[in-house]
Amino acid sequence: MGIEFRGVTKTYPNGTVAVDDLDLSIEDGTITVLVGPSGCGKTTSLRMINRMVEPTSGAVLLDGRDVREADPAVLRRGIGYVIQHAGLFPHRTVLNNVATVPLLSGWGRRRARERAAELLEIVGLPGELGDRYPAQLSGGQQQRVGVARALAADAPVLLMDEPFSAVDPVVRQGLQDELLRLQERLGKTIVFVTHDIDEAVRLGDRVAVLRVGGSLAQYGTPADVLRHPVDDFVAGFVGRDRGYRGLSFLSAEGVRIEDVPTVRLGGEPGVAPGWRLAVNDAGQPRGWLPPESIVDGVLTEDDLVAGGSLYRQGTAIRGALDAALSSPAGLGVVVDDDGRVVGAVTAHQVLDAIESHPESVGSA
Ligand SMILES: Nc1ncnc2c1ncn2[C@@H]1O[C@H](COP(=O)(O)OP(=O)(O)OP(=O)(O)O)[C@@H](O)[C@H]1O
Repeated sequence: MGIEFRGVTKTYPNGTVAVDDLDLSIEDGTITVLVGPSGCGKTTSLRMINRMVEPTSGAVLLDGRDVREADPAVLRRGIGYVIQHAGLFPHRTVLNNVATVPLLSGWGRRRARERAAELLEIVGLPGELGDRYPAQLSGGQQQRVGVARALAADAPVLLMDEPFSAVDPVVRQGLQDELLRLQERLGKTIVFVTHDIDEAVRLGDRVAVLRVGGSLAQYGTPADVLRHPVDDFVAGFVGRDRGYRGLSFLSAEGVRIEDVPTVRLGGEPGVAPGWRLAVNDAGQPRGWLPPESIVDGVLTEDDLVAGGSLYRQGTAIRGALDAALSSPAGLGVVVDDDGRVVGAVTAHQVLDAIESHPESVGSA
């Protein structure tokens, strides 16, 4: 279900222009991220979709129809909404929190609870958490419940307002992965608000950068916005390391993968002048054996130096560069989908490949 902002302006009664003449076309089945500094009108824009805020002028169309034609309560029941801190009802169990919308939509109690249990599983929460109260869950678990609740109505549209900003970076990345995985399966129209450009480029099929005063600075794919910022504001907002971020969208196809000398854990490695990669019986990397190491007996993990990050073949070139730069041997380990060693790349090889596509990386 597509969403369209047509010349939408919102002026609050105190005179603040939160959104200024916004034209934006959000495609059906995609994740569109509204990103920008604090106060640029992201939340206001989002809330005009489900009529929690009414535009001063212009119109918001949902599936081609002006949202003002719909009864607000009915409209909101058909649009999932997730906010920061999950916004759960503290005195209802997790299961009942998720079952709320189906119950409101007239489902029977039993069916609503069954659906809720299924949704907890979909967002990766163990079923036994269903009987707990929100305060008895971690921040990340609460956010997952918030997502499950928003999915409960099976609405085609999901609005998410900074849903992951209250959790630490590691949990946040897990939640982002989970959302992308869910979206592959669900194909909803998701509008996602964040002030974090990394989150925006990670999640968005399209990214809309807003500036304070509520006007649209740029709208495009993440790669577009990183590689070709339209002006100094966008360039400043996406940051000085945007060239590096842009590598997330460049394929590593052109990078030559070299053979890497390996030794097997549990084997007798002998002595060699260069770094060797230790692998287990499945051929997966376990660490590096430094040059000239003398191993007493068979090779164990205690003899090894921990390796850098791994580069999975076929993914973006940024991972290949990370792997090469973080490797103690200066060799980025390339693995296949099963985590088995395919070979190695050096940072030089990766940079050579990048230089043959300078336009893809953008000017620094
Ligand atoms: N109810 C209101 N009355 C008056 N001004 C408001 C109201 N709600 C928001 N504003 C103002 O409108 C502007 C846009 O606010 P909005 O919350 O949409 O921005 P935002 O980009 O989501 O910000 P943040 O990232 O800080 O949440 C801000 O200047 C804000 O102070």
